Amino acid sequence: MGLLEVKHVNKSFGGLKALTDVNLDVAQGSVHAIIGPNGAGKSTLLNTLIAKLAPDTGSVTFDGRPLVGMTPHEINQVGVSRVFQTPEIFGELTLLENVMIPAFARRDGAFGLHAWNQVMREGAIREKAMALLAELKLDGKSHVEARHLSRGDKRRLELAMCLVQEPKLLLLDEPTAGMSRADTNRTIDILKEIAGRGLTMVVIEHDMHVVFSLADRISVLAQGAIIAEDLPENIKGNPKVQEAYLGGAHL
Ligand SMILES: Nc1ncnc2c1ncn2[C@@H]1O[C@H](COP(=O)(O)OP(=O)(O)OP(=O)(O)O)[C@@H](O)[C@H]1O
Repeated sequence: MGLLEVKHVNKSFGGLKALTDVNLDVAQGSVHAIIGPNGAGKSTLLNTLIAKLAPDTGSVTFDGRPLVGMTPHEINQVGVSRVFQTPEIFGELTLLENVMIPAFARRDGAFGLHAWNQVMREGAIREKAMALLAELKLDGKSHVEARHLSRGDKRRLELAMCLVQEPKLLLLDEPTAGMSRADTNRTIDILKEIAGRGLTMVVIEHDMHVVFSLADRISVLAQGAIIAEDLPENIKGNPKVQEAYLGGAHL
């Protein structure tokens, strides 16, 4: 049984069928990429995984628990973290503070601003946050306000904010979107290292260099349906995928 299982999910917006009988089985410890052309339904599928959207029919199960009906906060508490396309960080706070907040929220179940002074006195959480910043090569900037970071650094900060919660599943929505090639390659290396330690990941990504560098398995969505699910080397040569995804061009 997969850590994350999507079974027969359907979702329509008015007359438009955005997802048709979607199935996904994400094995523990794997990196599973979801690819597909614009409008294929990738974001819709991701949103059903984090309960931002309720499927019309079908089920989403994580670690044996149904996710449909949970609040996004509850989903986070059971071990699912996600990195957004647009980094959601606190620009006026330092990097260290940004990483300490989710660590505190994870441990105590919630975070209120009244608890701020308490957060900063938490030695263990501070150490953990610093260790993660070091891992993401951001420790030299731990006392810089997050708004001053480059786009690539902001995305890595957000990754640190997810990882500090020690999730069982990390959802990455175009983790390298808008990055330079050098930044993209640094991010790939970091994600590879994290994946190498056994963290399960679901990655939605347009950049094929990123997909083929990271993924253990790939599911291809086209017009709301999964048209292929296979090892990366088999996806590359799949004529159905080439046809749907790139209009017949080679991946
Ligand atoms: N809230 C919504 N209301 C109506 N239609 C929607 C809504 N969200 C998505 N859609 C439609 O559902 C289809 C799938 O969209 P979705 O954003 O999931 O695709 P995508 O694969 O993520 O595309 P992209 O790669 O461009 O982000 C599209 O036709 C889109 O216009």
